[in-house]
Amino acid sequence: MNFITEAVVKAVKTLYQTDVNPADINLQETRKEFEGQVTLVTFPFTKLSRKSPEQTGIEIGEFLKSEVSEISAFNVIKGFLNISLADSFWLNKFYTEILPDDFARFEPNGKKVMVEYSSPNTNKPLHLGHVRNNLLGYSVAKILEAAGYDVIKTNLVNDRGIHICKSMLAWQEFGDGETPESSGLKGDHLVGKYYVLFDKEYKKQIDELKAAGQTEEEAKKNAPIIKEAQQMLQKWEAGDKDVISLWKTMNGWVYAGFGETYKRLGVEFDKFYYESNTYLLGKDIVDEGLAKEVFFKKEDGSVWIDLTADGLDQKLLLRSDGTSVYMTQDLGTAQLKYDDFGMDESIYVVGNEQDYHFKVLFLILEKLGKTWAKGLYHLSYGMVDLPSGKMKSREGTVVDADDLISEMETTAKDQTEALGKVEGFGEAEKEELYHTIGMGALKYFLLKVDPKKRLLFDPNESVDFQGHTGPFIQYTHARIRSVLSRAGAISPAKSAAPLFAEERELILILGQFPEIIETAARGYTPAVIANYVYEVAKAFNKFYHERSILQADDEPTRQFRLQLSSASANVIKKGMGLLGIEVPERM
Ligand SMILES: NC(=[NH2+])NCCC[C@H](N)C(=O)O
Repeated sequence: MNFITEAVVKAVKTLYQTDVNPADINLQETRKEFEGQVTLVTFPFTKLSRKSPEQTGIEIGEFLKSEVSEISAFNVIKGFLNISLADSFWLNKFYTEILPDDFARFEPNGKKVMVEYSSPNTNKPLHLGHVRNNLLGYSVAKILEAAGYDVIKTNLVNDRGIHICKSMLAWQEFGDGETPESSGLKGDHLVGKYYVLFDKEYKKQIDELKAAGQTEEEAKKNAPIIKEAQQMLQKWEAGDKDVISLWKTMNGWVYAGFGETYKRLGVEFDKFYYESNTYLLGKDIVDEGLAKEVFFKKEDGSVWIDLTADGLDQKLLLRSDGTSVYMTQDLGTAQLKYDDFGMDESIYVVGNEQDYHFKVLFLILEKLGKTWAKGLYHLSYGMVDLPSGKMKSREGTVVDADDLISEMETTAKDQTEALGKVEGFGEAEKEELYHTIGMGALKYFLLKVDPKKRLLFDPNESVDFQGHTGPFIQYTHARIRSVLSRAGAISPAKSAAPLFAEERELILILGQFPEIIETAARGYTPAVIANYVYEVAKAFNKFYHERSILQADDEPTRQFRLQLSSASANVIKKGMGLLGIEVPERM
């Protein structure tokens, strides 16, 4: 609302002979209970006018009304000057900004950003925590792309280490040659099954050793099966052919399984990093840190950094036996990513149990003098739970991602059928619709809140067609499309019809979309988009219930309402797309 700011500057200059800085002029959206669309807070000007806020508001309002043709009326309530903009303003905004195809389309801003998300370990299937992670990461990537960034979506797969050796060993011992084909299990589930079997056997051996008099700690170290797993890891590191071959086979099963889950979730990646390629990288950084005297060596040869002056502690970077730790690998990977892409910003979507890790990681890189370290950001998120009793996973503890997706499809199906929707759909089309609704419900529910919040996910509530949910918004979109499909061609002619309040409100909200994208991109916050799209859906429904579209009084009005409906559908579709949510054409 630049022109209003300018006019206020002029008003203050004329009325009070004072220059004000445009940045100090506070314009807000008018509160729902008052008439008007834009509100000026007049208190700061009472010092200049030496009049009451009421009087000051009236003086400025009168000046604005006579000066600016787009301002049609004003009122002053408790020192707030509420300004009504003329229909010509709203219509002009609608036809020149909102209706054209390039609305809310940003030019490339020349900035590169990497979003790392998912980053699973290859010893078990994805779970509910990964679901939140994937949805957040994918949505943030889409939002940044929409805001003009060049985005690289990456996945850092932890494909090596003791965890996968555990699955491999258990498979060798108990597997009897079982494969995904022979078992009918998805590859990641098959490998996960052996991870669980390993753990079971390990526990058994620990108990036996404890019964024979060893302490818990001793037993954990001495259990034969864990020793075997460690030997296997050493063989892997030495490049043992058989171990590497089994490792490749089993990781291959896992990737096929993950691939299916990613597809059902609707997420994808531009670049995969594998820890088997990056786990040795950090050692260069260790040398660099020692040379720069940012790190120090202890007597036993281990390498550390002292962060006590920063309120943190001492952090190990290289063990005395020369092996590296998680932090060291992440230092090396951060450097590799930067060398590969030279991005301006790099976002790590990782759960809040790693808050400390990332604080330390970023601080170390800064201390090493990496100029790009200031562009690093940890997008941290909290746990998600399901109401107790809902969907116990087969492994007993965490909710499996594949099961959750299936559960969502079933819930969507049950609720849709109960409402008697989906008439005239073929079987395949129905299945697709249930998937779209189920995933829309899940994604919307997880993305509409602050990621830091711990969340209780309720499948039934998430599908509620009347609630603040994905399906409510999807349904609104389908409703608009159905109106439009019955309307025939929409003319491009511009209407000059007087507007109703609901129409003005809808144009106002639609017009905020570009700003909303920018805000969401700046804060890496899908919730901003989610809540905005809900406002659009509500404003459209209000308009739809108050005004007839297809039966409008005259043709220009009918055309205008169709145009407004079409623009609303486009914004909903694009906004939901930024959350990774599809919107059906009909439902
Ligand atoms: N660059 C990173 N540290 N990314 C996160 C890796 C997460 C790790 N694979 C885990 O499951 O805990």
